[in-house]
Amino acid sequence: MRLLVSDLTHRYEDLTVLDGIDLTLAEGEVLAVIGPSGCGKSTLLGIAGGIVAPTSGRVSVEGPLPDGCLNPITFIFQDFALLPWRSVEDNVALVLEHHPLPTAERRERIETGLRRMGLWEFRKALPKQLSGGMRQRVGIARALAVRPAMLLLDEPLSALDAQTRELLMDDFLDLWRREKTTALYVTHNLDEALRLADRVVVLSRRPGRIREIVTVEEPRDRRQAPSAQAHLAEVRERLWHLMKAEAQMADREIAHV
Ligand SMILES: Nc1ncnc2c1ncn2[C@@H]1O[C@H](COP(=O)(O)OP(=O)(O)OP(=O)(O)O)[C@@H](O)[C@H]1O
Repeated sequence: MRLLVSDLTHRYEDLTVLDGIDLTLAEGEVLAVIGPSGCGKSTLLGIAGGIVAPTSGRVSVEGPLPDGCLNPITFIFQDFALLPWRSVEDNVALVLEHHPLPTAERRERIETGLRRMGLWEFRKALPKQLSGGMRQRVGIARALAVRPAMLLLDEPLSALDAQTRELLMDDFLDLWRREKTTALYVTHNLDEALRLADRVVVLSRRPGRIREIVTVEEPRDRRQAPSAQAHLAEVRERLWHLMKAEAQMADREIAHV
């Protein structure tokens, strides 16, 4: 599925948070969005997912849906958004509850998602019994159960420690190797953007405008190879330069109250 954003502006009362955003997300592309705190990244994601109505501009999606797609656009959140009183499998089942599916298919979707994320043997556990990494894997299994055409990820790894983040990045790589799901990935972390994204959008400080869109030329699967490091270091330097300038300016601004 493709996402087309044109001349998008968003205001919360008198606070303009996004201004003149034009963006195209190609089918199967992973686009990371970075920028200083408060520049409107989550708002952009909310607008793309249809949960925030933009003040002006156009957002549309195009293209075929995967077989068995129940919900074309699906979110994965930083805080996992699991129901604490439901078991792992019941948390995944939640997103299927309002769809009239045969029982066998419902079970198959839950099992496939849980096995994919290595959670099958933990299906009866409650979220509180799991590590942060495992909880986020439940969040991913739940997102996959609806066979989405597009994933909207809001800092999905930022609540996790560095080692767990590495493991989850491998899970995402595996996901995009197999499914090629289009994704918009908001992060503060340059390493995540460099590891996972095809292109990286750098937003300015608020109101968020597109400063630059940087392409990571190296294919995702080759980014750990020694031969990729020079290119990745160059892209990282470029992104850091852009981010630093915006973050410094944002830091010097008087807080909006
Ligand atoms: N529902 C809302 N009503 C009013 N103001 C809001 C609302 N949601 C967000 N804001 C404000 O809009 C601005 C942009 O918020 P948003 O969460 O989109 O930014 P962000 O770039 O994702 O921030 P962060 O990097 O800190 O997560 C912030 O100043 C925030 O306080």
